[in-house]
Amino acid sequence: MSKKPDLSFCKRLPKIELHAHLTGSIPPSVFQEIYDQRISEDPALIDQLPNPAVLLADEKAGQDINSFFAHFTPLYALLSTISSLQYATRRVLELFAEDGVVYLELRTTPRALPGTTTEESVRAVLDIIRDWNDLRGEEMRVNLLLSVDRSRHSAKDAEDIVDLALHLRDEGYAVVGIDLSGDPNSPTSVNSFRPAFTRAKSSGLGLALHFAELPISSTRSELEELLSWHPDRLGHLCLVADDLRKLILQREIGVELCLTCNVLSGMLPGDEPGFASHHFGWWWAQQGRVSLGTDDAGIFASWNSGEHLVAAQHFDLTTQDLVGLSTRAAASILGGAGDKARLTRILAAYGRDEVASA
Ligand SMILES: CNc1ncnc2c1ncn2[C@@H]1O[C@H](COP(=O)(O)O)[C@@H](O)[C@H]1O
Repeated sequence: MSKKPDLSFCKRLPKIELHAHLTGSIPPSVFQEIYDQRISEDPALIDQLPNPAVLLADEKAGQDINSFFAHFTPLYALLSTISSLQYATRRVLELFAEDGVVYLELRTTPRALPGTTTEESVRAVLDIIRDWNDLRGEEMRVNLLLSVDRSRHSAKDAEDIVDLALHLRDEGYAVVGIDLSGDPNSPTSVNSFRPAFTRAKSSGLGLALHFAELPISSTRSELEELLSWHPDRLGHLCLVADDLRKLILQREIGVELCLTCNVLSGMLPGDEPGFASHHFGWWWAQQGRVSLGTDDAGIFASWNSGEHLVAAQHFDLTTQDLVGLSTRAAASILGGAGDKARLTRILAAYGRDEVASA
């Protein structure tokens, strides 16, 4: 059982992905399919849509944190119809399932497409998720978080997003939480979002917040403000002082770590930042509620199994450790009791089978 994990083990391992942004999870090949389809339906679009063969020709396109946020603008142009958005969503779900993810919390920023309302486009994504859960929910169960973009949304927009999330959840859609993301270089203080996020929390939605991504968004006052919202989970945590780390551990807040994203985008501090010095090592050693997320698998070309392999290689984890990592991740899902019971069942069965075959 306690062997060195290889990629095949990491793919087989029942994995829990809690930090995946929809648009950034779409690989270049899927953008190309969407582009080709749209051009074949309407050749005039050739003058309007960016061609992924050019836009994404450099495999590092968008990876640097300085160009990262602007990279989404042309991608949104390719996803400007309900059918392209739905096709991309379905393909992303298929790719996570092929990678051995058994529980996925996807997140996306509500936005109106030309000729549709914001609500219609969010429903379009949720319809794909509902169909998926109906047909393939035993293989991989999917829930959605709606994202508030700190650089583009106002306090009123955030309230509207919370209203939308509550309204869709109450209709039976798989909406489980609200995410705070977007470009942290924005001059907006996060404090203005407090009423929306605390209302979401008191209405039963989970909160997952991007936390201490860059020096500008790692001030003591911002981090204390975010912690005062009682988040369920925090993402990235690249620059967190020791006392706040301890508080996060004490409060058993889930920690979503995205190794490849942090390394390739240049988000980590230090002279020679790399996988081996990633703060995953600290959270793992402290028995924190850690999960490994991809952030944007389409941009960083690393899926959830790859993140597990990288963690195993750089932090000397065994196969048994990785089963333990899935168990720790399961503790901080925002899904309901049924989702938790299913994961407990899957991980127990997997642990037994691995012992039997060792
Ligand atoms: C370092 N990683 C990150 N930090 C902060 N925000 C991120 C992010 N990666 C993605 N996003 C957020 O997700 C949006 C695209 O997906 P959706 O249109 O929502 O599906 C980006 O515009 C950004 O706001």
